[in-house]
Amino acid sequence: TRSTRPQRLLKVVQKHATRGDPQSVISAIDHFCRHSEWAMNVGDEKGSILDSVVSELNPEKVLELGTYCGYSTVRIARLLPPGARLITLEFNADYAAIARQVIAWAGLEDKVQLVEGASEDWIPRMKEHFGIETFDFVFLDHWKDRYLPDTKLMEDCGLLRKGTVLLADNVICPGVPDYLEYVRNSLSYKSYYFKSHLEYTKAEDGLEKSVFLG
Ligand SMILES: O=C(NCCCCc1cc2cnccc2s1)c1cc(-c2ccc(F)cc2)cc(O)c1O
Ligand SMILES: [Mg+2]
Repeated sequence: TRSTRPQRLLKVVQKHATRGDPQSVISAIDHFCRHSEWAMNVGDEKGSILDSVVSELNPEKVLELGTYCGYSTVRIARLLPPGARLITLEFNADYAAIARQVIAWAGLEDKVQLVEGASEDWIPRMKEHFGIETFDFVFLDHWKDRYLPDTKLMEDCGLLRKGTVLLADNVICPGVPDYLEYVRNSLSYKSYYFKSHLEYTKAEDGLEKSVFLG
């Protein structure tokens, strides 16, 4: 039967990227998705904004909601200091299997823990299962109708501390209106919108950076 898009993306990485070279993995995926087959990676334009937020923060404990093929996982993990850890949640087992191989090809498996399952099931178990106190940085890129409930869940589980940065993808396209309204009006967040474009297209999209004030 026909291969899946993530399988074709992995083949492109294994053919065109150099083992242990995260930048070549990122470039191979971006080239393929821009010139051959669109895929829902954060992409190069929003990815550069993601890079600048991560580089400025230098986080030790990172949570990513929504791994897909591991593109943003590689973008984030390549910038983390030694000893820093990234936990990434993926709901779809087929996507997770591809992402593990992409992350390994980039040589970043020691910094990344990929967990399969739903965010609402795993967020309440972060402390006891992973020995996590609080996260320094959270990248939201999963089901758009889970951004708000999962943010409230992270607050309730004590996973956010004064200064924790949430960065949300797709706040315009597909859009997360309830989440935006919350972080922009809550006295517990200072929020900022980075205007950009939907990956590999001319459509507007953007990232919302929200600092938890405690
Ligand atoms: O749906 C998107 N991402 C979510 C899929 C991940 C599902 C998961 C649920 C879940 C639950 N718990 C734990 C882990 C996870 S992972 C998405 C979609 C578009 C898009 C698609 C068509 C279009 F025309 C315009 C934009 C662009 C994007 O950048 C996206 O990120
Ligand atoms: Mg996205």
